[in-house]
Amino acid sequence: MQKKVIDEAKIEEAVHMILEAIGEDPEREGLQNTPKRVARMYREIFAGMNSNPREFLQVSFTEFHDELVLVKDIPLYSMCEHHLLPFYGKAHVAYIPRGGKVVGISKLTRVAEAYAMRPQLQERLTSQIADCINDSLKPFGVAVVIEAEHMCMTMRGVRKPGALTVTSAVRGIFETRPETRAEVFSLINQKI
Ligand SMILES: Nc1nc2c(ncn2[C@@H]2O[C@H](COP(=O)(O)OP(=O)(O)OP(=O)(O)O)[C@@H](O)[C@H]2O)c(=O)[nH]1
Ligand SMILES: [Zn+2]
Repeated sequence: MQKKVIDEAKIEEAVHMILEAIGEDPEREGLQNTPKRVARMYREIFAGMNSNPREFLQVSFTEFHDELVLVKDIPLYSMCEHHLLPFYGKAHVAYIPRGGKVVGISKLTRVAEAYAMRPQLQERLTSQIADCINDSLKPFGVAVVIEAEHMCMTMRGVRKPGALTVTSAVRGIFETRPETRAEVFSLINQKI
């Protein structure tokens, strides 16, 4: 995969212009380093631009567990691509391994994070995680649920703090067998 270079100098220039455009003085003491800081911050929060999440799933081990694996309540931060404001919440990632192809559970959270650290839509983020696991591991099924609050609906626009958007993407047996889907959704909702 070709690396996409994050051009910090360009971000600095753009932030300087935004500060001017809102009527601020970018040279005043408190703002002098702001363009640099924002550029560094964007490099950090958009680190997913430079990752290939499929690579995290290359390392699998053979463990004959062909039943549900669910990692739930994974904290997730992303940036809404419409407003470049954060949306954040929890992801729940489940799969049923096939043929003993099992991955380290941390890899599932790495996949979710890599897709989250890009300008995103919650629906696309949810499907990308599901498709990545489905294509790489060819499991019996994958289910991904994300619940998130969007700052663009909280601090501006409709101003509805607390509104949670829930998205799901199911593949394989979770799509074809309602009982299996119901089981995973109930485990996700269950407070342990
Ligand atoms: N489906 C979806 N919509 C999103 C997501 N993040 C933000 N949005 C919505 O994207 C829409 C953009 O709508 P526009 O009318 O172009 O922008 P806007 O005038 O700023 O919209 P308002 O937020 O309603 O003020 C808004 O309804 C947002 O709530 C997301 O992850 N998925
Ligand atoms: Zn938004």
